[in-house]
Amino acid sequence: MLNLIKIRRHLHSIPEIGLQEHGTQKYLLEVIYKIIENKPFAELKTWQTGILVMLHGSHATKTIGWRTDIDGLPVEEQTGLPFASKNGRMHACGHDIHMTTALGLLEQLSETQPHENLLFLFQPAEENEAGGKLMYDENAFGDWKPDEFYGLHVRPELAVGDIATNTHTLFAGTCEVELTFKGKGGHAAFPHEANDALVAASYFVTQVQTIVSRNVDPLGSAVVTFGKMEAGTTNNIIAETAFLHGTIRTLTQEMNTLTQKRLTKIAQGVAQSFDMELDLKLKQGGYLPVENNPKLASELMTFFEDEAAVNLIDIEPAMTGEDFGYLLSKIPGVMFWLGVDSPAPLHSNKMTPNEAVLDFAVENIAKFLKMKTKR
Ligand SMILES: CC(=O)N[C@@H](CCC[C@H](N)C(=O)O)C(=O)O
Repeated sequence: MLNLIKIRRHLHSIPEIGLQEHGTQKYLLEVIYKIIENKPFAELKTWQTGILVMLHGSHATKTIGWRTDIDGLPVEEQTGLPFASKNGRMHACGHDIHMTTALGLLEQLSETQPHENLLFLFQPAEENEAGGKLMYDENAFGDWKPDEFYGLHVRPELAVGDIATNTHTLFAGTCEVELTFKGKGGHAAFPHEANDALVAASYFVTQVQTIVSRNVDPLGSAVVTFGKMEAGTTNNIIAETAFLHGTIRTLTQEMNTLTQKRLTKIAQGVAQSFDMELDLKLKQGGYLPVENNPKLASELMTFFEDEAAVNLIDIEPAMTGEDFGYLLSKIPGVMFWLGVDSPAPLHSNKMTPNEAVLDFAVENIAKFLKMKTKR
């Protein structure tokens, strides 16, 4: 039997950024090869830092997919745990728990040959480069493309034992925004001879707030957040450039498109009114809204509702993003939240999931996947 806690702690200590997960891939491969050795129905292939493991079914009529993401975040860990990461990266989004759960499921589900095909996807770059979209668009699945796809995400505020999802939209679609205003630097005492990019960026940040208050249907929802602004060098020099980095989040793609259009118009308008150059990049990539398939989600919810150990919650959508949204736009499936009872939230440098979730997740999700693959 795998020692799940030992595996999780090792994965936790070696986080890597999307598409650079070489050490993570090497370790995952070591564990996976041990699980599938002497199992002629198991086959493995890699795509960049991703891994696909197929358990070929004995009487396969379809392929069920289970997806985990494997990348970490550029966060300096502050948990003080003995196995904390020391490399300036952190599994602050719980992908160490996701990967360990997938390994536990692979171990259980490969004990005997399934009836249907069962594909395990260890996907890189969920946080930055939409690895799911890259893999799909580059045909990494080949003839292993699932007919149904399932996956989970940890949720700190929910307790171990909670599984939460719904039959419609679970996560928002996101769009990353990078924007630079370029004016003319100069002496603080001679503003009329310069063109202050910091002032233009400030007007932009204020005006862009009107998208949510004046363009978005009050019964719909959108978020426009700028988490980073960089301008100028010191108090008595007028800033030549101002850089802003932000994110748009919406529950429908139509709203995302509308928000992107309005943001572009406002940025162009501010640049024109201040006589500045504008460099605007909008990157949505694979971060489409995560739309659960109603029929499959209803089946999964009924299944977990009947499991005594599971507290099934029918939950509202959240404004978090996930590139699983792209895969679910191509293949019907379901994503759900898994409660991990962490005092600190997702992306925090103190995110500390309760490891008791590993046994709970493997035991209960294995039952679901066994039902789906008809043993
Ligand atoms: C679950 C989670 O936290 N996902 C990330 C996804 C990143 C999306 C993209 N890089 C962006 O910032 O728009 C999130 O931030 O929600």
